[in-house]
Amino acid sequence: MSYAVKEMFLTLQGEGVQAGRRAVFVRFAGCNLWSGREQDRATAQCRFCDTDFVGTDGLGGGRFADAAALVAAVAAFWGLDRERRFVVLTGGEPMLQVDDALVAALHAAGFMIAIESNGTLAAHPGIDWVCISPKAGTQVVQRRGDELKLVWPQAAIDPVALEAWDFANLLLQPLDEAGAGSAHEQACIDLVMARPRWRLSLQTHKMLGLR
Ligand SMILES: C[S@@+](CC[C@H](N)C(=O)[O-])C[C@H]1O[C@@H](n2cnc3c(N)ncnc32)[C@H](O)[C@@H]1O
Ligand SMILES: Nc1nc2[nH]cc(C(=O)O)c2c(=O)[nH]1
Ligand code: SF4
Ligand SMILES: [Mg+2]
Repeated sequence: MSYAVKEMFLTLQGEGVQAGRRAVFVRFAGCNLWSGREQDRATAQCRFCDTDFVGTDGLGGGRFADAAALVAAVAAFWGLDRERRFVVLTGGEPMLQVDDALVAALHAAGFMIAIESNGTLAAHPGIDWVCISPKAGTQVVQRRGDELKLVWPQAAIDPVALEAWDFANLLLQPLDEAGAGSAHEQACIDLVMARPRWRLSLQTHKMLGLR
């Protein structure tokens, strides 16, 4: 299968439990919860997305003919060192494209594979670090993993109900929204103080000016 990739880059994982870790990001094109067009945002299933995932025209993006070609590009971003190789598959919705061939080829190249997914599609069982970020009003089928990262606040999501899902780590990430000031950070802090199984995830790459 070929893969449509919006962009690829070497950076630090900015969010969640793995924040601060050197990582190659592969941002797959396309999402099942929004077309990515601004004129569709108000009627989309996911309306707060902070990311451009349309097309394959970003830096490091393109159409990769097969898993070998994509993994060669990932490895080139990482460099020759084979220690602690870490790739984050994101998007868009990566589970629209991630398949057996890609997981096998990344593992063969020595990468630990993390995914950032909305959970409406089952995560590939070979992925080493599964981060799911549920969206209000969607049917989340992937209810187990390493990290549940809830963007907060979101109307019509009950965080207490999510505590019953099978995740090793529960995180609240402030909704990045123009004009919110510090209200969303404060809402996350309030919830962590009330429900100590949760902890705060900040988008540190945005603070640091990293991609
Ligand atoms: C752009 S999404 C791509 C992966 C996947 N489609 C998903 O939603 O998990 C990557 C992460 O950014 C989060 N995110 C998107 N928009 C955000 C925003 N405005 N504020 C905070 N987090 C946001 C998502 O919830 C997800 O955890
Ligand atoms: N540095 C950095 N960390 C991230 N963690 C999750 C991201 C994403 O967009 O999936 C992201 C991103 O876009 N950049
Ligand atoms: S599911 Fe993820 S990529 Fe898709 S629109 Fe929502 S935040 Fe953006
Ligand atoms: Mg992002």
